[in-house]
Amino acid sequence: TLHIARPEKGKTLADFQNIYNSIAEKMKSESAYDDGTGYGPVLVRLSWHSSATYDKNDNSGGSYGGTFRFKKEASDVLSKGLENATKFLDPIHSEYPWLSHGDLYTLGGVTALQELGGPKTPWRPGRVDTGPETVPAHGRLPIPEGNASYVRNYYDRFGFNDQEVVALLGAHILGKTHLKNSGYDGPWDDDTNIFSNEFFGNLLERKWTLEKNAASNMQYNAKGGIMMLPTDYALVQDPKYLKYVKKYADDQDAFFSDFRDIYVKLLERGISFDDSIEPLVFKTLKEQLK
Ligand code: HEM
Ligand SMILES: Nc1c([N+](=O)[O-])cnc2ccccc12
Repeated sequence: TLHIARPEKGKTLADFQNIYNSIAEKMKSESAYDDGTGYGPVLVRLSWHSSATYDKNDNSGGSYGGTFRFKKEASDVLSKGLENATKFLDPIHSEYPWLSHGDLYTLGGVTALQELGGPKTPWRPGRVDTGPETVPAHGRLPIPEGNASYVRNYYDRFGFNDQEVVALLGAHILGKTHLKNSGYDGPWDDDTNIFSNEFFGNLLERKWTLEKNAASNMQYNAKGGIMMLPTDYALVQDPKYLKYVKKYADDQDAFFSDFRDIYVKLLERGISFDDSIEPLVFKTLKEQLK
């Protein structure tokens, strides 16, 4: 499968900054969502799920075709909860019908990440919507019950190495699990909408207890109301992953730049962009106030 980027005709940085601002303003005005967590985390999760179907073996799946817009893909039980993110973005798509869904879902994640204090993340337009016949079969998303070898094998399908996997999973400092979505529960503290390297500090510094939750799933709980999925905890059970967990716990700048790089790599995996076109870097709302 070939995915050639074709940027929307005649659109400039200013046009895409307008979309960024529409999304960011809507995030601000709907900040009460999910008990005050806001839409940022679920928008980042949607950008990940819309890219998580990628398979390096035939270059299929990934963010290019915007196929998450089809029920066939969005109905995957492992994507439960993401209907909140696509419903949030529907009016943005109506306001900018020229933007492809692949670009919309990835731009939504980049906007959310930057507005939650994350790194400046270059983004390139040009994903072209593909039809329902291109929706990959279910079964390409990861399950939360996996151990370290499961996680390593899963990301091998993207061609991501151990360092990239650990950095990428640092996104789990954002947002929450919800019993009604995934059958996992927590965390219950309030600042789950600020991007930082604390996921790694949580892993290393807390005393974790493996417990059965209200949905009879096993998860790791610590005092203070934070939790880890089995796939999160795998990062400290495996010595090769643990090395990077320690690196990122000690060095927030290294985490921010490595997360930015692998997040961009994820959102662009499988797509051929014209390298003469500069990636776009958006201003945050705060930066535009002055
Ligand atoms: C081993 C791979 C992964 C597994 C098994 C996994 C699993 C999960 C699960 C079970 C939830 C809770 C969903 C819910 O109950 O609402 C979740 C939430 C989330 N995931 Fe992941 N995830 C993985 C990788 C990633 C990656 C690579 C990213 C982004 C780069 C990401 C971003 C998020 C975010 C931001 C949330 C919070 C969403 C919210 O608050 O509504 N995850 N993940
Ligand atoms: N906030 C989170 C943490 N945490 O440590 O705050 C850990 N794992 C998570 C997994 C999915 C969603 C949110 C998580």
